[in-house]
Parts: sequence; C-alpha cells; structure tokens
Amino acid sequence: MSVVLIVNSGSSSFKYQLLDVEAAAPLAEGLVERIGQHMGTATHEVHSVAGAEGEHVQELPIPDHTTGFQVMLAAFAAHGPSLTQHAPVAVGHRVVHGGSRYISPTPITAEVERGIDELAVLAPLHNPGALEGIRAAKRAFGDLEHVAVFDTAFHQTLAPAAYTYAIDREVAGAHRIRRYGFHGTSHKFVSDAAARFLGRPTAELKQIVFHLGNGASVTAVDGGRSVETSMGMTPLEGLVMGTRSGDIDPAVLFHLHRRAGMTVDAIDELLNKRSGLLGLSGVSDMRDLQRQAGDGDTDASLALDVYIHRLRAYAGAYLAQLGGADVISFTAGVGENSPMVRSRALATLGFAGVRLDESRNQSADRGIRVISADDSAVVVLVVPTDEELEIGRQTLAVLADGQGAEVPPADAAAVAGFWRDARAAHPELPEAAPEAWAFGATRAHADGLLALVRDGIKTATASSLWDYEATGEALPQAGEYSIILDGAGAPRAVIRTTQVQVVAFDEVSAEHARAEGEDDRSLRSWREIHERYWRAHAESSRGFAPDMPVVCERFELVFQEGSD
Ligand SMILES: Nc1ncnc2c1ncn2[C@@H]1O[C@H](COP(=O)(O)OP(=O)(O)O)[C@@H](O)[C@H]1O
Ligand SMILES: CC(=O)OP(=O)(O)O
Ligand SMILES: [Mg+2]
Repeated sequence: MSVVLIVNSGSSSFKYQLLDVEAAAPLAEGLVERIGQHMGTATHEVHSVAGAEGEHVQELPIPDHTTGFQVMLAAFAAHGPSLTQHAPVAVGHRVVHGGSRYISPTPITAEVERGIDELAVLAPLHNPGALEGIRAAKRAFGDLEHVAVFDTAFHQTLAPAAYTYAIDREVAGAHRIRRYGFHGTSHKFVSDAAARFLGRPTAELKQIVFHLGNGASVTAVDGGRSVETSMGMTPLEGLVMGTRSGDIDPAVLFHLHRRAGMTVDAIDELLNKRSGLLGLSGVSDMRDLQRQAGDGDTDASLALDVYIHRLRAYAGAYLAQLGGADVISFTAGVGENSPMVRSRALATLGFAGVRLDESRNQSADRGIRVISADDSAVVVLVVPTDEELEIGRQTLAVLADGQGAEVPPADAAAVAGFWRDARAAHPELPEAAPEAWAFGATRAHADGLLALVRDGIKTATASSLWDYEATGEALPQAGEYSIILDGAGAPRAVIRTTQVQVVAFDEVSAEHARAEGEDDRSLRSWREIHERYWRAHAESSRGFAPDMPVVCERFELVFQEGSD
C-alpha cells in the first residue's frame, strides 16, 4: 500500500494530493485558497486512470487552515475518492523552514511541532500555516504517521563558506542568521530525475537547477549535494520573483525607513508582496508579463530584462562555483513553460559551450526532455518538478525505515520500577507487573491516545476480534490491569479493564464512541477512524468489514506517572 495524503500549506492557501506513490499517480488533488479573506475558494479534482475527471469548485469563507482542512475532507466525502477505501498510510507535510535542526524527513511528534513553531520567527509567512495544517491533519488522521518534509533539508550540505553571511559572528549566532535555502524538495527531485534520465549516477554530475515558479531559486548540485543556492535566511533572497525583489542592497531598507518613514512591517510587505515582476510591471504572472511586453509595454519589457539579467548572473556564478556543469535544468511554472525565458537566460553562455537547440526549446512536448543541441558541452533539460511525489516518497521512506513508526518494546527494568511506584501508591495492585502495551499504531498516535487517557477523556478502546484470533492472543478480561506505554515505550499509566463485549462494527454504540474520546467523540467519526485503522493496520488478513466483530473494552485509570 502506498497511498499518502500530501499537504502543502502556504501562508494563505494549501494544496493537497491523495497520491499513490508507487504508481506516481494522484487519485485526487485540490487547492484551498484565500484563507483568512472574506471569501475563499476550494477546488477539488478527482483523477481516474484516464486522467483528471473534472473539477469541483466552491466559494465560501475559509477563516483559517483548520477550516480549510475540514473543507478538504468534505470535498473528499462529496466527490470522492473515499478516504476509507483509499486509506492513506501516512500524511506528508511540506514545511518550508526546518532551520539547521531538521535535515531529513521527520516524523511529527509534539516535540517536532514545537520545533516548527519556534522556527516561525524565520519563516513568518510559511511555518504558521504549515503548523495549523499539521494540527488539523493530526486531529482528522490521528492514527496515521505524519511526516514533515522540509524545503531547507536538501541545502543542509552547504559549506560554511556558502551559508555564512559576512556580518558580526556573535550577532549572527545569537539570531541564527545564515543562509538556509529553500525549494529543496524540488531541487532534489529535479536533480535526481535529470541523472536518471541521462542514465548517469548523480554522484558523477555537476548540475545547475533553475526552479522558476512564483517563488524562484537556483541551486548548484555537485554529486547530488546542494553546494550553493540563491535563497538565503528566508525565501526573499536571490532571483527576481513574482512578487519578491530577490537580491537588493540592504541599505535600501534603511533608506526607506529613514527617508520614507516606512515601518519594518511595511518594508517587509513591500519586498515580499509588492516587488519583483509585480512591482516593476503591475503583473506577477509570467504569462501576462510576456503578453504585455509583446504588446510594447515598456515596464513589462524592463521587468523581463531585469529578470533575465539576474538569471544570467546566477548562471555564470554557479558555473564558476562548480568549475563547469554537466547539466542545466529548468523547472516549475516558468522554467517548464517559457521557452523565451530559457533561451534568453542561456544566450550569453556560448563561451562555456552551452548551446540550445531552438526547435527543441520551442517544442510543445511535455515531460522531461533535452533542449540543448547535440554538440552542446552542457546538457540542458526541462524537468517537470513534482514536489508532492517527492514528499510522498520521502514520507514512505520514513515509514519503511521504521523511524518513529512503531512503539519500541518497553524496557523491563523501567517497567519494574514503574510498577513499584504504582504499587506504593495502590497497595491493592498485584505483585506481578501486568502486560505493558501502547494504544494506537504509531509513536505519535500512542502519545495522543495516552494523553486522552491521562486527562480522563478516553475510557474505552476497541480491537478487532479477528486480530486476536490471528495472533492467538487471549481476549482481555474484566478486572485485568495493563501498563500503558507512551510512544517512546516508557510506562506512563495503569488502567483496569472494567467491561469487555464483542459487538458487530455497525452496532457499536454512540456511547462507546464517546468513551473512546477521539476526534469529536461522535459515532460517525469513530466509524471513520476505526474503518481506516483496520484497513491500514489490521493484523488479520481479513482487515475490515462493516459487520466485523469488535472487542469493545471499557477501563478506568488507576495510576499515572507523576501522581501519588
Ligand atoms: N505557459 C506559460 N508560459 C509562461 N509562464 C507560465 C506558463 N504557465 C505558467 N507560467 C508561470 O508559472 C508561474 C507559476 O509557477 P508555479 O511553479 O506554478 O508557482 P508556485 O508553485 O510557486 O505558485 C507563474 O508566473 C505563471 O505565469
Ligand atoms: C519557499 C518558497 O518560496 O516557496 P514558494 O515558491 O511555494 O512560495
Ligand atoms: Mg512553488
């Protein structure tokens, strides 16, 4: 099974995909836009083998990412595909800023959520939305592994000479000021895809990747490692973008503050949202810009010239940093679709042996393709990026590694010590420690459900009778004690089973659902969560059926670590 739900949260929008990673085929995708404005838009597109099957668009106010997430779930419920039939095995989240801390895809524990929150000071436009998306997704898919894939991770191989700004070292250190780089998921995907396409090991190749979307960055990749990239501490540095200035003399900011009386927030807004192509020409979209330049609009022509001028400067600099390149790739909206930009960006690189074949460059073909001439010293490619597929792959790789997937077994000495403490507080407990186990399927799920138990919200659990039969384990009995582990396998609580009943899935009561304490505690959400759980995690090959026998267990909390 390789279906993953990908959530790519932006500052005021999020994109999602339900993706079959092995088949590299989305089952559905969508975009929730203009979150926080008085009217938002949600677009949901269902795919079939034949391709996209039509879009469902709705306009409605979407005050925050949490609501946006509910809108997405409602779109799946209304238009399909069914999230229980095509149950994702994990949720992969794009997180823009991982600082120096997160250098690989990371299972999202409560600690990682705190880390992402803390890094919001470095990415105020991006990280808060990502965190809201994560929290909403965890509420809806508490039983699944959630993995964060960071834009910055691929650039953690930058050498100090490449990531250090030439400013006072103490100031920089105190405020974590350095270059981090972004769009790493795309730069990695494209450089790997280019190597595969050329049939050459990544380790042998020197590559330059131009990711030219709304946000734009270029990366020098040497042997599969990012060695230089144009975005810095934030995604504002580097190339000219749709609405961002890219490189600028920092003294311009002081000048705007001192002379024009602009506040820091106003300057931030100016450089991030009202500069770049938009600031120069009034339009941020490259299609509009090309049209206007073609119609003789001089502002649009200048904007295009500034855009190209910067691309050439970076191309030259990166050729110099790498000592020449084997491959130059173009990707993202502009890179994949604008032959004019590609052609002009490379026009002055003849001295380095870079030669485009204009008919290849102009071709309307889609997919990965060569656009350089056969005698070009550097192969130039167009490589459609697929950040979602890369996030899906990295998410599955985390699962396959077992990193954070399953709760590790309890340490016997820790259990013995914990049981001594429990018996000191509750002399009625038997001498021999009972079985120690964790709720749920993953570490994060175990922590989440344990917290509900400790708060007195969760007093029931359900298991598949088929799973007991498949594993040969004995059914629980009223009066038995259990030690409950947290996600790290540490003993945290003692519960006592008070009642055990076997009930058909479709006859489990609303009262039982409420006692399970999950999500909104309704029978509807209990059914959804448990159907998905057994489809994904059942030990018996029979998995899930609407009338399957369910062992409904009620319990009481007897003792928890930290209480007396
Ligand atoms: N056919 C095209 N010709 C030129 N530019 C295009 C074309 N199609 C899309 N683009 C440009 O791609 C940009 C958006 O790129 P994209 O990678 O989708 O951005 P993002 O993911 O950052 O929002 C826009 O500036 C858009 O004008
Ligand atoms: C990091 C960044 O700039 O992302 P985007 O291109 O999605 O705005
Ligand atoms: Mg983008």
